[in-house]
Amino acid sequence: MSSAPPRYVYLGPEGTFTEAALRQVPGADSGECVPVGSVITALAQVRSGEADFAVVPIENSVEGGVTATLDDIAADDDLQIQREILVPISFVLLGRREMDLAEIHTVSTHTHGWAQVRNWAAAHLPQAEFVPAGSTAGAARGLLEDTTSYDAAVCAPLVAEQTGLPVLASAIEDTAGAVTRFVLVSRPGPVPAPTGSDKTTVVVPLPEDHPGALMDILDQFATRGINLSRIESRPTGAGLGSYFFSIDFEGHVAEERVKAALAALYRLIPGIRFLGSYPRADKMRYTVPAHTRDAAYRAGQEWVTAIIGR
Ligand SMILES: O=C(O)C(=O)Cc1ccccc1
Repeated sequence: MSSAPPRYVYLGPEGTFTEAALRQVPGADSGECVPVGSVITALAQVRSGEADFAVVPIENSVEGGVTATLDDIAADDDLQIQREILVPISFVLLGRREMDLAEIHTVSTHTHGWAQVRNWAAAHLPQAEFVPAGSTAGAARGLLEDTTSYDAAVCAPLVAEQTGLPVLASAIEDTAGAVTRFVLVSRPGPVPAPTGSDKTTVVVPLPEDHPGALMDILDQFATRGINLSRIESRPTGAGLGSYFFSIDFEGHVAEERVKAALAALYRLIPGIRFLGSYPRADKMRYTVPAHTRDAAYRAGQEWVTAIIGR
């Protein structure tokens, strides 16, 4: 019996940074890879079962969290992060034709792209207005259409080769070495096995009637030797003062200190959501204090069990 290949959706069109992330996912080349117009569409197709996986940007080393992704994946329990992918980001300026920078009055790109070149643009294109686009590659491909009104686009160097559009400036990013972090998202299922270099993502609603709630949340991680790698507060949309925290930390849900921290957080804030444990893309090993390693937890449990069994 043959089953259909898995379907991957990603922010297209061809040449986006999200596509570069998808190309790094093992097995994606034998799946069906379908470009869609937005992060929201990609995640909706996974929720509805139209797609098996979505690749979406979640965090940039310069610009911070991708709020469309953070808010959408936090909205319900229907999605799970399976893996993270890191993509180095460098930008070029493509023109509709060869032209001087002084001739450019309008530039289009994704808002995250613009946020990473705005100082360069202020210095080299002070006269130019920003026209937001759904993606970097989409903005560039728009230059091939007669009906497009803007003059230039900011995108990945690869798009110049794909489209033949002229490169007017290269390496225009304000911060060299920027990296965007993407996640591969599926419907909830088995958690990938621990590798010893893992991350976990949770969403914790901020209780409104709990003074010191953030301190109590952080305490659950600190006392168990768990290092956070990202924490962001986002409005729930329910009204001013209603927030949730989106948190990434080092460790896997199968590890004792992580189980203990999550169980304690659940007791404090039952609305907590688990969004996944998955291998770190950089495979970096982290140091766990000796007293919070699995062996220490087991020794502690055995000691208490022995007392009860006397
Ligand atoms: O528009 C793209 O190419 C994307 O994949 C989104 C994005 C934009 C800018 C930096 C990283 C990701």
